[in-house]
Amino acid sequence: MIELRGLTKRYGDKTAVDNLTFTVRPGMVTGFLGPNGAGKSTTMRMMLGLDSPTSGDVHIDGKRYDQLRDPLNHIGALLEAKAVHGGRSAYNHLLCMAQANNIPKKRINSVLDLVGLSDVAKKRPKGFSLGMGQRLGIAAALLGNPKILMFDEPVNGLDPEGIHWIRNLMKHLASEGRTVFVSSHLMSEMALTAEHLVVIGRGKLLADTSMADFIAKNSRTFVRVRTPQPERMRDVLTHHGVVPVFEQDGAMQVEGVEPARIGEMAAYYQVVLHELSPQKASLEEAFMRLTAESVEYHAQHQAAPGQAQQPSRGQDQGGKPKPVRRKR
Ligand SMILES: Nc1ncnc2c1ncn2[C@@H]1O[C@H](COP(=O)(O)OP(=O)(O)OP(=O)(O)O)[C@@H](O)[C@H]1O
Repeated sequence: MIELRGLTKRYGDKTAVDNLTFTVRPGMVTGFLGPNGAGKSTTMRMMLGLDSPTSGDVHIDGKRYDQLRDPLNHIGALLEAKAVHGGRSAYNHLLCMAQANNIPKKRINSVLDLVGLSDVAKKRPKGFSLGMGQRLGIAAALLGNPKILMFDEPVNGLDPEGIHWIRNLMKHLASEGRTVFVSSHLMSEMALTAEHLVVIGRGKLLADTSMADFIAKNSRTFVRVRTPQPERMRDVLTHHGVVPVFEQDGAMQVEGVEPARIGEMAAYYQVVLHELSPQKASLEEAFMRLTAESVEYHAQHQAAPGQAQQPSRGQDQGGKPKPVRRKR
């Protein structure tokens, strides 16, 4: 278990991590999500005693990192795959770590096997691909057979096979009862892996929730309606107490009404429809809405994702729609 209490880190005027309090529990993958610069890496570095907090503290199974005896037996971390000595073979790299941490030598072959690097154990990591480097980093994290594992953006830059492998590994480690804490800036990635979610923005806690709850609260459904008579269709809908929201391409988003009902209304008032499709807002959009205020650098002139536009004033006069009389 990892417990953070009021964890804060300031660099001069900049507050990178702002009074974070949350607990990472065993037996599940906890996703640590935030836009670039949110403070994820700084938080993880403080968890590992690589940076000291300005205030607050973090405990690993009840102790500060510097109070742990043989810390690799308690917590293993993949921070940056590049932090490998290029001149030593993969095996020797792990051997050095094992010797420094009182880890039995036989564990080296087990972890090399587990990450699929046995065949290249005698090779130098200098020539490894990004995926192989990540695997070696994970082997190092697993070396002490720790109960707690931490991965900082582990799928960055990997091919689909490597991504799939890491996802399954994290779930497997959690199913063994370990605490698995993994950072990402991609909600879609977390939705596939994590059971619990901690979201931060500008160093502050924005959400600490189960993934199921987050999905239930944020999976907005709506119907996309496209018609060459948008003003008329809007009148029809507002007459029935439904206010559509216009998207940038002129299509409408309609919430709370079944597509079949919208189709019937359109038919009754003889409005031509070009599209009538049920939609689900993506979790990525929900995450971006949640963190929109705390993104450090925005692209200019970009509408926020999922943000639809209201029709401009004067575009439509409103009022009650008149059904079109059918000719007999
Ligand atoms: N050593 C440092 N000195 C000054 N500012 C720092 C330092 N380390 C981090 N920061 C700042 O603290 C903030 C948080 O950075 P951090 O790297 O923890 O974010 P992050 O969520 O991991 O982002 P990314 O996904 O881009 O790695 C950023 O604004 C960063 O510029």
